[in-house]
Amino acid sequence: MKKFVLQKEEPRKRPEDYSIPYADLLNKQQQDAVFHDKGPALVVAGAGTGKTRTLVHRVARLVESGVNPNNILLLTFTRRAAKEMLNRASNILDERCRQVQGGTFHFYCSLLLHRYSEAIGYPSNFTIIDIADALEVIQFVRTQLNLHKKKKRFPNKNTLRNIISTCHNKNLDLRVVLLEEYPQFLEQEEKILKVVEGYQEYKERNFVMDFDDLLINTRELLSKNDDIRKKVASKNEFVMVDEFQDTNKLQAELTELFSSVHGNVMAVGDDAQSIYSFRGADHQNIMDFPERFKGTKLIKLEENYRSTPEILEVANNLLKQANYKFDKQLYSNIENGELPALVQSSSEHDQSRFVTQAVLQMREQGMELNEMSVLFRNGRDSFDLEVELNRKNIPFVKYGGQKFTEAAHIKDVLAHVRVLVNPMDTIAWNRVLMLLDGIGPKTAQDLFEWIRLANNPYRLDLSDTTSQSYIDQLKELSKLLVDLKENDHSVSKVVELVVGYYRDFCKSRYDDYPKRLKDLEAFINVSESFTSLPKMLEELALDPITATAVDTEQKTKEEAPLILSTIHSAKGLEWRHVFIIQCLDGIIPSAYSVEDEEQLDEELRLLYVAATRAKEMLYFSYPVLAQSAYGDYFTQQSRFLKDINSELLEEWKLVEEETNQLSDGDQQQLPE
Ligand SMILES: Nc1ncnc2c1ncn2[C@@H]1O[C@H](COP(=O)(O)OP(=O)(O)OP(=O)(O)O)[C@@H](O)[C@H]1O
Repeated sequence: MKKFVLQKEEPRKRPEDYSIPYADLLNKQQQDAVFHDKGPALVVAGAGTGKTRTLVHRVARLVESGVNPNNILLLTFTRRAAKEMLNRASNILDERCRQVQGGTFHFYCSLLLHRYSEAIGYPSNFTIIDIADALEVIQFVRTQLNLHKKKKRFPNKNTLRNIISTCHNKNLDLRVVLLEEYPQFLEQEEKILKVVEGYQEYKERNFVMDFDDLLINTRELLSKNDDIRKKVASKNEFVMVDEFQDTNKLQAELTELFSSVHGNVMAVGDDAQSIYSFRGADHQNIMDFPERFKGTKLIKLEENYRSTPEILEVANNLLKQANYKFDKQLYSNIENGELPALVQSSSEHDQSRFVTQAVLQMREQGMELNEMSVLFRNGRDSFDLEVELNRKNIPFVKYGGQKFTEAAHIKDVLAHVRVLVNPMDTIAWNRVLMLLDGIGPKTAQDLFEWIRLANNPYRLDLSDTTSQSYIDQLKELSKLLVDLKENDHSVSKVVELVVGYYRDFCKSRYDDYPKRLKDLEAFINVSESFTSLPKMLEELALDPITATAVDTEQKTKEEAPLILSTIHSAKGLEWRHVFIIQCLDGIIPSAYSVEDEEQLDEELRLLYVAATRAKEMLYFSYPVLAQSAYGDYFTQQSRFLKDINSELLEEWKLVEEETNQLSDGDQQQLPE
């Protein structure tokens, strides 16, 4: 026999071994991260220093070096972020990058749970409930336990949900959470515990999980089933987690479980941009990373490639005010620009006129609308501006605020789909049944008891608890559900048939039904993109569509719209010009945070995140007069702006056009 000696293939290690010119595209530290090989690594980086760019190139580099894209897991804060990163990676390398597993922790956990649910006693068709549903269940449990009419102060359903969620996300006992955050309810600990247990039982009995359960049950699944953990973690040859500063303790534990076979985990984050502590996020997670993952390589990115030095100076100056100090001083080699503007207007409406006119001016000078954004602390802070933009026919989209799928009429339609997928979903059945005249909570409950035991839960017309007053309506409902269950309709056909059935309910329940019916038509269109009902429910629960994204769909085809966004939803994004409106004390920082140093710091970081979105020009604006039900009152500029070194900002004064003759050259004029 003849021997042929196969040469060992040298792994490609250096940038020049690859097809993508990494050395030209990335600085030294970014390359260190991209070419980091095995073992844990932590990339700590400031705003605009290229974290996203680094992750995108790392995905491409791993795929290029022969790693099976299916064996790479990229966890991001939103699904949109994962999709965008994988798109970019496939643009710089090739289509293989699209096969990388990418999404949020919740999304990935939901995927694993659907696959292995039986190991934790759930069927694979469990449904995911959103916050509104969770509140309904908590209220139900509270009522069942007769705790709803207590004379003594007892937490309301929102507080109860927050308490439960804090216990889970921060991994704390009920007593500790009560002691630290709700001492006024300590006396009621036993009763609160009963609600917690009742809520848990309810979810298990009805095969539903809330968002926290997705993470908790995955931890249970993987920590109690070693075979499954090994299987999952063996597949995850490389794990990357973006925005690590906004993960909670549970997510840090999950990261460890997901990467427990190969140990190749890279976390990327910026402690100065941690803005989600209200969801249990813990910026300490970054500091603890090297502790959790022994042998961590630390990589720091400090050069900012986004903003002019003037914008960065202001951002650095903001951070200096933090009680908890960050050792960050970002620098940039970008050409100098204008000083960020501090724009004072006489009223909120004048502020809206200013933003609208400044946007129009920039558009006339050739800037696309979607290269500009308006950011604000709360969804409602842009209401006045939205009216003004509509008046001037400026198309816009709004990120953050109420979600389309949270609107009552969309939830009604989705409830019908949910009972088709999971006939044990009581919350959805309640919604479906209580639409019918004459059916209240008690009858709905009785009917559900019948459904639970019935051979065919959709033949409600056969139930023995029916009364003449609603039997005809039950027959109608049965006819619809049996048809949907027995026929193999496409997803959009199912939605269309449910909407057809629901139309009359919508008309009789809501005065503004024309707008709602239009939404429902839009929803039928949206549903066309889904291949199965369970998939649609899962995707909509984990990645809700924003209301205005649907409203403005038509307009966006004509011209890419201006972006309006809450600061929380602006994370990771950038624009040439950024307007931050309503920079007022009581708004940012919010009135609720001023008593608490830690919360105040988080508000400051929020303003920092907003400011560091700007590439060329940044405007902070605030009105001096605000309106309330009791009349106009004088406002206070945000304390964070007052403390910025005044030389770093240029004050802008708005004057009306008529006063033209009196104005000096530096004043900005507002035409009517
Ligand atoms: N080495 C580089 N050379 C040129 N441009 C770069 C480089 N690194 C990053 N950039 C550019 O700088 C900008 C900011 O990068 P990126 O969005 O990746 O930063 P980030 O750290 O994720 O920001 P943030 O956390 O503030 O959202 C982008 O426009 C990016 O293309």
